[in-house]
Amino acid sequence: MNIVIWGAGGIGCYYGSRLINAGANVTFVARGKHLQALQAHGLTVKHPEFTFNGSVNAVDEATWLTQSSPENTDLVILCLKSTATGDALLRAKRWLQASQCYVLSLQNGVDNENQLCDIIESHRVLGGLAVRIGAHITQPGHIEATGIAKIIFGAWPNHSRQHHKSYTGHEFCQQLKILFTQALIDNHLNDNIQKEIWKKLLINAGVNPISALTELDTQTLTSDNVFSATVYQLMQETARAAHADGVEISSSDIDAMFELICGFDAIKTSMLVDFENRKPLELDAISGAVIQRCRSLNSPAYTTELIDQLLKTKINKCYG
Ligand SMILES: NC(=O)C1=CN([C@@H]2O[C@H](COP(=O)(O)OP(=O)(O)OC[C@H]3O[C@@H](n4cnc5c(N)ncnc54)[C@H](OP(=O)(O)O)[C@@H]3O)[C@@H](O)[C@H]2O)C=CC1
Ligand SMILES: CC(C)(CO)C(=O)C(=O)O
Repeated sequence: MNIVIWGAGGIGCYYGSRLINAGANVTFVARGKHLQALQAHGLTVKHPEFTFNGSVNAVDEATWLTQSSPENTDLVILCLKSTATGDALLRAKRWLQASQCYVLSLQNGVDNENQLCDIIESHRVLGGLAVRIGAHITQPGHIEATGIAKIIFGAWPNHSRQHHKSYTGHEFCQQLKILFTQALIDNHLNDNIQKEIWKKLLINAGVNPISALTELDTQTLTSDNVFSATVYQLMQETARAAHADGVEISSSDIDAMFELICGFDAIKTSMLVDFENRKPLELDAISGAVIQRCRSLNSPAYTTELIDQLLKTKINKCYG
């Protein structure tokens, strides 16, 4: 299978290297010093149960979009930060429309797949999640990853044919499941991926902004009475927001996700890592998605709005 990893950072390089080991032909789209290192010295990935060290095919985005043939690509895996999705899709629109490839997002946030559906046929859009993984670039060309590193994925609901499954997407997902399994990627093909993505947002909206604000890891947050009650409230607001997308999250779903995050190891969230690295935070994709939808339902998400505002104030103070 010919696969493009679009945004070869922590997530993209970890899963991309696993796919190379299973025989896939992988192209990494990267930039800056990391791209230079990939081209000059190859990719090194370290995970407690997996190591990769070898040369890889790495290009910049302009080279990918101008010099590769859209017809020869089977799958693009979108691993950019959600903050980058909108502009990136505009740059790649012509290439994506000339291709018949499937596009799988492994990003956090609930709007990436909808943005993809604005550009390509929805049956080519696959929803996905990188779960129980922490993966980061430690130096150009080097990735460190931890966790079970599971992928949950599935065909995106095809709203234009509401009562039919998008069969081509489903068939491709079956092939992908075989490849993920060969690549020793723990995976789950899910029939209701939109709900799974919302359930992950419960966790991300529950802990990411408050961890970036307090600079505390997930375990410290959830073992503090006040912070954990706030996390639970943020999750309840996220479940309310899901209703605006026609996704129903029950109180037992909320409790299950809350228990899950309470049982996590002490994880430094990706938003805290981005804050420390002075990178753009996925705040609009995470808290913003909740705030907007709750406002549209005339039921404001006051706690999410407060944490979002406090964090934006902190960023302005720290970085101007
Ligand atoms: N990291 C993790 O452990 C987890 C991450 N996720 C989610 O997965 C997604 C990816 O996260 P992560 O891997 O951490 O992100 P990274 O920032 O590590 O990776 C994205 C990479 O894409 C590069 N990039 C951005 N724009 C372009 C471009 N135009 N052309 C080429 N390369 C580009 C970035 O370069 P540059 O650095 O120069 O911007 C960066 O190297 C996010 O939505 C995140 O929330 C989910 C679960 C866990
Ligand atoms: C690891 C986890 C679940 C913590 O919120 C995450 O997705 C992130 O850091 O973005």
